Amino acid sequence: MSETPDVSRETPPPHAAGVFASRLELAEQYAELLATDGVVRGLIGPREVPRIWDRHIMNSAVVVPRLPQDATVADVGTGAGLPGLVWAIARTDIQMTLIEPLLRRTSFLEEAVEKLGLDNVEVLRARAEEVHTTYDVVTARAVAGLDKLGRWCMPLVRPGGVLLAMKGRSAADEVASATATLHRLGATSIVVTSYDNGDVPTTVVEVSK
Ligand SMILES: C[S@@+](CC[C@H](N)C(=O)[O-])C[C@H]1O[C@@H](n2cnc3c(N)ncnc32)[C@H](O)[C@@H]1O
Repeated sequence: MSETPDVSRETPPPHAAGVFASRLELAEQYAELLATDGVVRGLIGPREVPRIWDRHIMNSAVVVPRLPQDATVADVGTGAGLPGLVWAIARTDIQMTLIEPLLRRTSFLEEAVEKLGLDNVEVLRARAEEVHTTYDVVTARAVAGLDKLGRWCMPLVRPGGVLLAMKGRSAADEVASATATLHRLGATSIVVTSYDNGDVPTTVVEVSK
């Protein structure tokens, strides 16, 4: 018997075609990798399998239209590739660096990049604090509170660039307690945007530098 429960897989929601266009099939392959290898290797809980599209892929994808053309992007604490792999599948013009310290996760990511044939993705096994490159856009989803995240991520944002922190309902409280730290780290503006994308509302904290 397979270790992966063969529970009902979601099919992509209708608006996924608008996000992924001709690369929808690649996004489906990634969803399948998450539901199989990702579960077997403990990167994603089995209970997440029926909601990979809504809760993870489309939740990550809300930011795709906001990414500047040809941007260099770093996803700090990417885990199984969220949101970084979703963005790199949807946008071939961006150059994505997936930053993740755990070997088990970087091995999954390297294999996923190869299986999906993505040539715009680099996997970097490191903690954010050890990275000394700067990027146009830095993102992180479900990694740390905004205060700590700011200390890890703002040094990686180039002047004129932006940190896009993907948050849940706690965003406003986190902004209130991290504002002073973010300004000390070079923030010039902090904008909070909420997206009501069905099941899982997403709030993005956009910190410009
Ligand atoms: C809860 S997971 C979130 C994974 C993914 N972003 C998501 O939304 O599913 C947090 C990830 O942050 C990584 N992480 C923790 N501390 C980190 C650090 N200092 N620098 C980079 N990544 C870190 C962990 O290894 C883990 O993969």
